[in-house]
Amino acid sequence: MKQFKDMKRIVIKVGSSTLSHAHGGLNLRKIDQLAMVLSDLKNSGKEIVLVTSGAVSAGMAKLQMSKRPSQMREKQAAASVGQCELMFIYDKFFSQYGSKIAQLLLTKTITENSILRDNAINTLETLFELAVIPIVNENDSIAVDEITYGDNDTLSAVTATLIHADLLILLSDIDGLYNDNPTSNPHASLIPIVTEIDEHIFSMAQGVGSKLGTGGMATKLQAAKIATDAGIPMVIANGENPQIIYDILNNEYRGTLFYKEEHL
Ligand SMILES: Nc1ncnc2c1ncn2[C@@H]1O[C@H](COP(=O)(O)OP(=O)(O)O)[C@@H](O)[C@H]1O
Ligand SMILES: N[C@@H](CCC(=O)OP(=O)(O)O)C(=O)O
Repeated sequence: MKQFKDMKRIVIKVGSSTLSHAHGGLNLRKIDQLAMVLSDLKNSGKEIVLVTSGAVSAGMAKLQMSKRPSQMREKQAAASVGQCELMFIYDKFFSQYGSKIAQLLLTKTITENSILRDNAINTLETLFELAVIPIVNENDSIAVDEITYGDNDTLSAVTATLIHADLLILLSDIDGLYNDNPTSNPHASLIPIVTEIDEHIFSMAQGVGSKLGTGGMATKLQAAKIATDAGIPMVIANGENPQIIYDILNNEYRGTLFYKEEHL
């Protein structure tokens, strides 16, 4: 495996709980810091893709919905309002740091339909050539069960495999994978490295810890499986301070690294 600092193509996924305040509303300071770090890495010659969550929670905040909508059509309406808000804020902050961004809203059809997949790949590759930072989310407003991944952890791993990324980083509201859910078990301990994602590892993962997240640790392990099966190492770390991305690239971070020994 290459040193992280020498890796060029990096996919970074940020969860809703990291991008929003606990009671909803975008965490502008964190989005500003994220835009600064990603712009700086792009300026240093790296190819960055941001996979963002937060459309539903941003939409809920803007529409003053106090709890997550139970009906699919309300959730989809919230996502379409929130996606617009999210991109507006990203564009403001990324522009401030001299970066150009692009929006890609994907659905699961890219895994099944080779024409759509090739087009998604061509768009991403062309955006890299143009030094643009692609920002990816699921197309929540039209996605129904059959065509949805349902969580951005999986979407980020699929995106990483499409473009043969060197590294996938998931920034969450937790430091990494623990041997039990730390939200309910204060004695749970962090697992720094996982080289085999087996039943034992899957049994440690439970659901979401906040009212904003989707999938919890289970979907992050699915993402780790997809990425590492494709030879891409994946890191889960805490997105509280987006500057942690620098620490990850310097191999000086607290988190969980997933990789396959055969890809060393
Ligand atoms: N074994 C585990 N180790 C760490 N976190 C876990 C585990 N099992 C469940 N979780 C929960 O997963 C949450 C992170 O997932 P999620 O809420 O979907 O966040 P995000 O919005 O970042 O995707 C943690 O806050 C924690 O409550
Ligand atoms: N596509 C959805 C996010 C789905 C999702 O996986 O959320 P999260 O667990 O916060 O990464 C949205 O933008 O609200």
